[in-house]
Amino acid sequence: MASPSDHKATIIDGKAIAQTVRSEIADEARQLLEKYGKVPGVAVVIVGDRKDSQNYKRISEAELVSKLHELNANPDIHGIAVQLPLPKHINEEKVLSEISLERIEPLFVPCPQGNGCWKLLSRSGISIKGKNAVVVGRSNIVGLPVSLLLLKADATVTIVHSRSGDQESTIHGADIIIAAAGQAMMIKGSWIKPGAAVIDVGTSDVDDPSEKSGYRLVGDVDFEEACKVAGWITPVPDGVGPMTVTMVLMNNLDGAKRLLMQ
Ligand SMILES: NC(=O)C1=CN([C@@H]2O[C@H](COP(=O)(O)OP(=O)(O)OC[C@H]3O[C@@H](n4cnc5c(N)ncnc54)[C@H](OP(=O)(O)O)[C@@H]3O)[C@@H](O)[C@H]2O)C=CC1
Ligand SMILES: Nc1nc(=O)c2c([nH]1)NC[C@@H]1CN(c3ccc(C(=O)N[C@@H](CCC(=O)O)C(=O)O)cc3)C=[N+]21
Repeated sequence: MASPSDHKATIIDGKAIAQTVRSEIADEARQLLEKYGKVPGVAVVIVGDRKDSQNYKRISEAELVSKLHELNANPDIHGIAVQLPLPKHINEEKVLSEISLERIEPLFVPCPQGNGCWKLLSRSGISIKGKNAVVVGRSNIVGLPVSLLLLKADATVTIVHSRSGDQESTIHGADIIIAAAGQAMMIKGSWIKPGAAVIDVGTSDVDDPSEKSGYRLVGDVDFEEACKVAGWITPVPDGVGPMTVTMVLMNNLDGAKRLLMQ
């Protein structure tokens, strides 16, 4: 029998799964073009640059709102995604409420981050029904919607957040772990139940002088350690990220179809 240290988790190739889904989306977009002469258009609104916040022109809340109104009125835009978090001087809730309801869909209904996680599980043949799922994080864009999606898929869901006591033992009870805390490599191999499915949503930059850029992207899970214990795991990069972007495109396609067929 193989010793535990020989174990290697199945790597869920988010990039490959995303590519398959993207080609399905492209086919549908071509059909829309033939039928209506239009392709789905999505606007991604990014305010500032978190890496170098000194260098961007400071945009006021009013300027951002007027930009969103412009996009709401643009007939070629079927979805608007505002990257969060916004700078502190801008009220997030107020700004998001200014996006027209039909157009906010690609980002929030149904949640691309959650849907991406769900699709990665289902396309990897991992069943959710009756499983213990632990979601780490409770934000409006990831933790909370992912939890609801898993609940709808009949998992028993526990949410771990920054005030939770004994995170390690709660996480150790999980058959499915969705890590979305934004804390570089906080989940260690020993926290993972052998055979569990690990979906790592977190993306943090950590300094790495051996990289050309000087940094590298890591998830919330200690990938090396986790590979020795988990049954399945998504890497960072090439795991959840490409799927999130794909789900934004898919939701936008659905939104475009609805708007064009009206
Ligand atoms: N790959 C992808 O496609 C995507 C990646 N992301 C990434 O996912 C991460 C999370 O994003 P987002 O939800 O927007 O982030 P937020 O900062 O809005 O939320 C983080 C959540 O994690 C919780 N948390 C923070 N630290 C800990 C800790 N030590 N233990 C347990 N829980 C903790 C917070 O708890 P509390 O509520 O108590 O503060 C909060 O609920 C980020 O790294 C982000 O970049 C996000 C979207 C898509
Ligand atoms: N309203 C909102 N929705 C979001 O979904 C949202 C957000 N705000 N704010 C920022 C975070 C972060 N996030 C990522 C999406 C894709 C990758 C991604 O595709 N990453 C590539 C690697 C990219 C690289 O190498 O730099 C990968 O994982 O393979 C990463 C991070 C979405 N977020």
